[in-house]
Amino acid sequence: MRITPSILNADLANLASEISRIPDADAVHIDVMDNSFVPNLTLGLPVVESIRRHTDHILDIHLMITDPDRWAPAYAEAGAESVTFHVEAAHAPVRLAREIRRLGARASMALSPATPIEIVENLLGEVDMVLLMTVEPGFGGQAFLDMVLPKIRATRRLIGDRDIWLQVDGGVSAETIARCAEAGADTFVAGSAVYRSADPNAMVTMLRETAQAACAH
Ligand SMILES: O=C(CO)[C@H](O)[C@H](O)COP(=O)(O)O
Repeated sequence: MRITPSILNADLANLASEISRIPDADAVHIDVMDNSFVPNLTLGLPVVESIRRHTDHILDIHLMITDPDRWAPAYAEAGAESVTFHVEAAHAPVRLAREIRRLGARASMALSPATPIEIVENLLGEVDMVLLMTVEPGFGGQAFLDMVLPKIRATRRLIGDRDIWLQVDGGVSAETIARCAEAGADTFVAGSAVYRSADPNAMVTMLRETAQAACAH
C-alpha cells in the first residue's frame, strides 16, 4: 500500500518545505495542469526540475495536459521516477509509454472517471501503473466519486497477476480509502486530506494503515 500525497493543496510558494513535511510518503504526486485538458493551471517542467534539486523523494508526475506526447519525456529526463499521461489526450500512447520507460521512468496511464478501462486493456502490457481518477480532473478538494469503484474492481481483474500498480486519485481520505483498497487499489493520491491535516506525515501513516486494514479482511 503506497501513499503518494498530492502537493496541489500544499503551500505552492514553499514547496521544498511542504515536501519535507511528508518524509514517510512513498512518493510526491505532482499535478501538472495546462488550462486546456483541464480548466486549471498549476506548474510545469521548470518547477519540477527545481523540486528535483530539493528532494530525494520519488517524484510521481501526473500530466493533465493536451499534448503529453510532446512533454512527458522531458519529465522523465528531469529525473521523475514515474510519469503519468492521460489516455484521452495521448496521440500515440504505446510509443509514449515506451519512450518514458526508455528514459528510465515508470510509465503510467490515467483515465478520467467516464473513460472505460476496457478501451485500454491492450495497453496494460506497456505501463507500470494505471491511475484511475476518482474525481473529475482539475481541482483538489472535490468529493470522491463512488461510481468509479466498479472500474477499480474491473481494472484489478484485468491486471491479474501482472506487476502493475493501481493508483486512485481524487477525494481519497480517511473516510474513502478503505473502499478503494477493498476494490483493488494499491497506490493512493491524497491531497487535501494530507495537507489540510495538522500533521501531514501522521496522516500519511494513518491512511496507509487504514488501507492495509481494509485489505486484511
Ligand atoms: O489530480 C488531482 C485533481 O485533478 C489531484 O491530485 C487530486 O484531486 C488530489 O486532491 P484531493 O485529494 O484534494 O482530491
